[in-house]
Amino acid sequence: MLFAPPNFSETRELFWIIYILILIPKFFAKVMSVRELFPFFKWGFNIRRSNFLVPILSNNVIVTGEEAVQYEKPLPYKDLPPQIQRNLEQKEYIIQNDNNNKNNNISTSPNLESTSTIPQITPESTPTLKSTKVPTKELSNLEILEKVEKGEILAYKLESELGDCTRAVEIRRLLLEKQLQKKLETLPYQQYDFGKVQGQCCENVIGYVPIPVGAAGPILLNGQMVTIPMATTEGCLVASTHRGCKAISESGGSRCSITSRGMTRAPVVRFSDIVKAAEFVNWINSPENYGTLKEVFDSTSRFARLSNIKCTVAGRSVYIRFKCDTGDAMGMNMVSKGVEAVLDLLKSLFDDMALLSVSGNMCTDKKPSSINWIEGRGRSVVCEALITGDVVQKVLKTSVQALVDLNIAKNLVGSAMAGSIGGFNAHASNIVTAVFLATGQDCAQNVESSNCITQMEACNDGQDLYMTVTMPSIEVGTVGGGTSLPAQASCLDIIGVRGSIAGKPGANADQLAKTICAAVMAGELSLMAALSAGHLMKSHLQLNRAKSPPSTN
Ligand SMILES: CC(C)(COP(=O)([O-])OP(=O)([O-])OC[C@H]1O[C@@H](n2cnc3c(N)ncnc32)[C@H](O)[C@@H]1OP(=O)([O-])[O-])[C@@H](O)C(=O)NCCC(=O)NCCSC(=O)C[C@@](C)(O)CC(=O)[O-]
Ligand SMILES: NC(=O)C1=CN([C@@H]2O[C@H](COP(=O)(O)OP(=O)(O)OC[C@H]3O[C@@H](n4cnc5c(N)ncnc54)[C@H](OP(=O)(O)O)[C@@H]3O)[C@@H](O)[C@H]2O)C=CC1
Repeated sequence: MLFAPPNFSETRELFWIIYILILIPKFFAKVMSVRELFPFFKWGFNIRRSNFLVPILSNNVIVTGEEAVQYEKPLPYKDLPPQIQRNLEQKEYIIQNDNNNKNNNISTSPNLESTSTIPQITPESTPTLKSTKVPTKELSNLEILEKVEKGEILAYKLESELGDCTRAVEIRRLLLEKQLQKKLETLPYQQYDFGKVQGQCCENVIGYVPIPVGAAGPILLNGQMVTIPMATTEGCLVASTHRGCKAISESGGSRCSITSRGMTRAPVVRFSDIVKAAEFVNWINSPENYGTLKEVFDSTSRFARLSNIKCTVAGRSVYIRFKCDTGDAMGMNMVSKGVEAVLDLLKSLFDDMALLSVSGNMCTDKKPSSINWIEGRGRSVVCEALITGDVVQKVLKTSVQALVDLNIAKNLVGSAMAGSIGGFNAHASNIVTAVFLATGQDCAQNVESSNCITQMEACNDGQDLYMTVTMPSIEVGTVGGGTSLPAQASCLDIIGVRGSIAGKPGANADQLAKTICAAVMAGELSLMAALSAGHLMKSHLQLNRAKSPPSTN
């Protein structure tokens, strides 16, 4: 068999004639090897490839020479390693998608990653699916996407199916982009450890929203300088808090104390009549029985410690408000876990008791209510400072008397006239929410955590300003929830309260609550000064409505 190419053009025709004459009998005798077709591929196509009928024995397909040259996928996907299959499919998909986009007039960013393009799966473009026995993680993204669309894989279970949180996010984004017919170009997802989110902070993850974080302060708080990280998109807020910190610190600093602590959960139970309900309340109120319930409750956690149970009756229903210390955790899971254990015991003791819900809204979690304002929830904190008259004038651009008058008219009388509950302040929620966002707190609890009364008095013959901020229900933790996410943990580090201190459970969460209260005082002072001096709108137009914001790329 000849395998060398003819060296001279005059012998070329002779070479091909001899070659074909030898090949034909071998082909019919079925003794021909694929390697014997080598001259066809190597040199034959260069001569007259479009005219050949080339039997390609591998892959069991027959194509013309023309098709053989154009055929870019030498093997079907199923015979290739999974990673190579995926790459090929992505490549094919981008080509397909680009064509579709051109047809549909949808612009495609050249910088986009393959996973950011809108899937356009059609029967023609869909590669052959492999056998269902192949583990999901070995399928390509597009194959998995197709399975999700068919309901064979649940979109929210992608993380556990794949064992790869980032890939799960990528596939979910493909799905959403296809549904919306929009690319999620500016919703980032890369360089994020979604493993820390899984089972802890969020489900159906498609990315993350970056929020700018500013640093206010430091503020002198109980003799210590503390910097306050604030995540916000409201221009002017950090500047204002920063100014308040400066005014407080230059005047000698602030003092802050915790007056009560305890997270609450109030299940609602119902009895057949009011007599049974009353018997139940009397049983709970007996100190001996309370001891038994406390033992059960406390056994559910190393840190949660029951401190109080208060029953409220409404007809034959009873709302049992449990209050407990939760160490450095905000404590909603902890308290609910302890309450469930106690309810199990109560159900076994009171046949007639029907549990309607583990939360009966007298807790009260994430809703405005008087009970948190009056009884407290989480940490009850109070903060004071004496602002010297010269600082009021120099830093805050106002006078002591103007601040005192405005505080009465706005924060006390104005809020009373509005029928406010816990809203006797100017903007406590601004600071609470910004610090909550920065430090991984449960932001919905800004509702009750922003309960605040701001009081101002002139002192030292009207020269200086004495100010207090009272916040009865700041709900914060330095462990659990979103506090372990890297960026949020880093903000806790700025305050110096990340995690917990060995042997001192609750100390870090106490310090975080105090820091928030002091920061609220700074914000109150600065905003009240701006309002009394008529500077609010001017400052917001400067810092909240920049004409041409500088962009960084
Ligand atoms: C904006 C200021 C602070 C200017 O205040 P200023 O006194 O005109 O500015 P200044 O240039 O003289 O600076 C004084 C200090 O303010 C700080 N400061 C000044 N500028 C910056 C800046 N760019 N970035 C960071 N810090 C800044 C900084 O500490 C500075 O001192 P320095 O460090 O220079 O020695 C002031 O006008 C102010 O506090 N305005 C009030 C804004 C505010 O509190 N907004 C909150 C949101 S309002 C709202 O959402 C709720 C509302 C209003 O509806 C509630 C209600 O019903 O009352
Ligand atoms: N379940 C509900 O009804 C609600 C839940 N939430 C959510 O609950 C989460 C917060 O619940 P939370 O109970 O605070 O947190 P976790 O559910 O994370 O519980 C705290 C965990 O940290 C452990 N721990 C370690 N060190 C400490 C320490 N020093 N102090 C306290 N605990 C420590 C606790 O141990 P141990 O196991 O021994 O107790 C516990 O396992 C948030 O994600 C929030 O959004 C919000 C509102 C309602």
